[in-house]
Amino acid sequence: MGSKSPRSAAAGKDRPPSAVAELYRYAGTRAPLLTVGCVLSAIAGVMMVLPLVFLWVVVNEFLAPAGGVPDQERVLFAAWMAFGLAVGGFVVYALGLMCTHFAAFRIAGNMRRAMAAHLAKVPLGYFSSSSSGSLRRVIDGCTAQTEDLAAHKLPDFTGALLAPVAFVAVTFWFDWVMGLVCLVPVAVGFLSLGLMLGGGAKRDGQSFMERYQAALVRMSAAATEYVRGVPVMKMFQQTVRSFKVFHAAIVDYRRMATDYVRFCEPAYMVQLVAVNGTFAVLVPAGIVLAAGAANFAAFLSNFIFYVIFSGLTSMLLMKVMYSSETVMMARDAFDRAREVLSTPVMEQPSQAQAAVPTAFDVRLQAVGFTYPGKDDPALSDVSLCVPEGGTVALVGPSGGGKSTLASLVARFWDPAQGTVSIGGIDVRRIPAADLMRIVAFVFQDDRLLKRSIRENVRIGRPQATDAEVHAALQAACCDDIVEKLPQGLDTVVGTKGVYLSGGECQRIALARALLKDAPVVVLDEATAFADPENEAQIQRALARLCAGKTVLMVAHRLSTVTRADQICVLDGGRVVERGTHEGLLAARGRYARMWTDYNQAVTWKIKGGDGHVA
Ligand SMILES: Nc1ncnc2c1ncn2[C@@H]1O[C@H](COP(=O)(O)OP(=O)(O)OP(=O)(O)O)[C@@H](O)[C@H]1O
Repeated sequence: MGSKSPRSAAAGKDRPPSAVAELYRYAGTRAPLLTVGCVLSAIAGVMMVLPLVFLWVVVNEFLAPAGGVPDQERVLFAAWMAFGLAVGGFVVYALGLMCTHFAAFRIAGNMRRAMAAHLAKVPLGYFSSSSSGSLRRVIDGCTAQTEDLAAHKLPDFTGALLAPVAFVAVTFWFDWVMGLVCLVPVAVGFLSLGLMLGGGAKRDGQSFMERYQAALVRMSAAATEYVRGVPVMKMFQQTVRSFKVFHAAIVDYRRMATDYVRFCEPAYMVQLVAVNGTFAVLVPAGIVLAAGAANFAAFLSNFIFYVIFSGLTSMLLMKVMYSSETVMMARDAFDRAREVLSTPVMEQPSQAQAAVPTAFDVRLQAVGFTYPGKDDPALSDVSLCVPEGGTVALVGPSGGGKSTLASLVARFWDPAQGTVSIGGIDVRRIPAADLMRIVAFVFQDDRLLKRSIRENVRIGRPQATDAEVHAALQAACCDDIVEKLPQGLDTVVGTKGVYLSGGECQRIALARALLKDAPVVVLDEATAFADPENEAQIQRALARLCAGKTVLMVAHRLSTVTRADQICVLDGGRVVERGTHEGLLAARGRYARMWTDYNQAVTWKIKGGDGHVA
């Protein structure tokens, strides 16, 4: 995620909308269901208070009957009313929850859809810079947090807020002094809640919640990276070291969680003691008031009512308390979603600007590029031309900018300075679908999806016939791979023990690129992971893929670039040398030195049995 977040904006003038406003926005056409659900929940809240009033009527009829003896009819009526209202309250509450659940599912769905749609428009390079673990946490985990707020806590909150209003009305109606006494713990409870939520102070509940959630996201990203790296780390006996990063994220999370609990502890304690300690105020007040009561029986029945009622208060306050925590979590979730949604998108050309190239030479003119969040440019003032049907190779030390340059051709990023064009048309003017059709990009570790081999290859051209898929696989030297698979082309990769080696995956990926038959081919160290057995076949497949195409290739193995029309040596983001293999060797410069080093490296061999290398 980028460093500038809407959360920081929240601290400034343009505060983001509240969590509830966001819920309504994402609910779309189901927004009215949220209101209906909350109204029903509020009605249910009141309906659940009223049975107590009727219970009081029953108790009162026995303790202080108006006519000397309890009125049976009045008792039965009150009992039925209490029962009916209690059951009715539950039914209305369930209906309300049904409405809010319908809205909550739509909200979570709309959030996920909005983020997925936005991510489809961001530069492809964004995904190499962002951890998939933290993205997954935002898209999956955070939306689930809003579901809880919309489905449960918001209606509970409305109900729990309205019920105390009914409670206050009822308490003052019976005996205002006792009513006031009962309200003292309620007031203390709300006050402690207010303290916990804070009023914009640095150490307020929301800022803690943000940091707590950030620690959770970091832990999720570290866990994903850790699991992914397990085989490599085990191979190199680095298990403990690799676990350190994950461990640090866990410790960080533990620290945040402990800090958060410590911060909330006093407020929670006051809150819990207040809401559960109504008796501590009510009983002494009752004793004092009983002494001066004109009608002791009536006072006693009122007192019993308040004793029952105060239990309900604690339940309602607990609901409000849990709602407030969910509001903080949802607010944080919306902030994170906003952060994903604020990632700059790759601008698409308007209809008037759009153009599709008919020639396929690739040209970079005075290109400069700096990765988001970095200070040093990855490329500075780079100009080069790959003529149509020609091959240009990019070589140079690690971190020189080769992959970055290659990625600009397929618009993984847009350059900050200069232009990248195909057939004389700036790639920014080529509609995304056309650009993807024109350029085939082969990475060093092309991934296969967990689908059949046939489907994996067909991604190159979805409308291709079976015969064309077969031909592409044949051209990519994949016959031996398909033959050994249990269901041939229909074998699903990655399941039931069907795994392919790196070189085999690369050949299937090349079949995909061959099927695409794009006029411009970008190869980013396409033979990097090839073992000797696969290398010859990959080279043959590459030769077929590149025949007659405009090729820009990134290579570490200098033996693969000797026949390129031009070789560019990139160092520190600049082209420091360019020419043909022979020309550069004759110049005795940087490339010539790299060539000598390379040849020394590949001719190293084990000397006899003493383990020396020569
Ligand atoms: N996704 C990224 N986000 C931020 N910086 C990046 C990213 N990818 C590369 N860089 C930085 O840009 C510079 C150029 O990297 P690049 O991968 O283009 O070099 P390279 O010549 O292809 O290296 P190698 O041969 O090791 O693959 C390096 O300093 C690298 O750290």
